[in-house]
Amino acid sequence: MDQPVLLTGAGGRVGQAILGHIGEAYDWRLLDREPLSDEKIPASVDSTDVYVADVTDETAVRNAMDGVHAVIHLAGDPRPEAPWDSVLRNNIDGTQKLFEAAVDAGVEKFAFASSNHAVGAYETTDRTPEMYRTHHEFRLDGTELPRPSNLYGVSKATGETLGRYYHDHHDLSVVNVRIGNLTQHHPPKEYERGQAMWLSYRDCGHLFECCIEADYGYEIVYGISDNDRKYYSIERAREVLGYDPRDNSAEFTFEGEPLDEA
Ligand SMILES: NC(=O)C1=CN([C@@H]2O[C@H](COP(=O)(O)OP(=O)(O)OC[C@H]3O[C@@H](n4cnc5c(N)ncnc54)[C@H](O)[C@@H]3O)[C@@H](O)[C@H]2O)C=CC1
Ligand SMILES: O=C1O[C@H](COP(=O)(O)O)[C@@H](O)[C@H](O)[C@H]1O
Repeated sequence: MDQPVLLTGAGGRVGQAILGHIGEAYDWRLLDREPLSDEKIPASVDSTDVYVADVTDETAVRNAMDGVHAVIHLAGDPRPEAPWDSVLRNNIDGTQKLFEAAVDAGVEKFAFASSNHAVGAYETTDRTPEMYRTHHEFRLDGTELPRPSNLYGVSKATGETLGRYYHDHHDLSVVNVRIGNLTQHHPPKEYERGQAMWLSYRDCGHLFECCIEADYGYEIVYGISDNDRKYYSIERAREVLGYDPRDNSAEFTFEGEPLDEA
């Protein structure tokens, strides 16, 4: 146990994947606007470290941030079809409030849940569906400019840019994880794109643990498992964070059955 790690959006899918794997390894502060049921809270977390609060509530965010060493910021509207008023409030304004409170509290590291949808428009009709297949060589590696799929993707690209600002002007270490498609137990079923960017629960927990432990300045990495099908490079995550994923969507049938049991 070390100084606390603040996890926003703790009750959601990504938050629960993280807590399911490293829930007992850190001194957590958990924040979500929805109350967390007991089974969502690791046994080692005291109820005083659970904050039911909205990330746009500056006072609540500052309270939760006090004494924190690292932040994993997941809270927001995750819907690719989310309307502008929601992503503006929850994803952009909420993220700016988190960054501002983090630098004021002297936080050292900040991991931001970005998305494949920040770059979804690279999936042009002339590249798809071939780019989702095993032997296709097209790769995005995090050095490319954002090309959002939708307004939700615009909000994620904006979060990455907020991180750039807070890193350059306040020396906060920032890693943006462009998460692919997180599903539990098996890759997305009968969905080539989803299988190319699958992130398993255990790889998700391991990746965000790397974000807490590694040393970095400002980074953009892709958050996917080591899938044979892939159009995102995970080399930067390996190199800078020490990410060493264990899962691969090729170990399942297209229908989502494990190959060793099929
Ligand atoms: N699940 C996935 O495959 C992917 C997720 N992401 C990103 O990861 C993050 C988490 O996504 P999921 O866990 O899938 O979503 P989710 O909807 O399961 O969880 C989000 C959590 O954040 C909370 N929340 C939402 N708005 C809030 C606000 N204004 N203040 C406080 N809490 C708030 C919700 O109550 C919920 O518990 C999101 O930022 C999403 O954009 C990015 C790419 C892929
Ligand atoms: O950013 C996100 O991406 C995943 C995958 O996108 P999809 O368009 O293939 O479904 C999505 O499931 C998740 O809700 C979203 O937050």
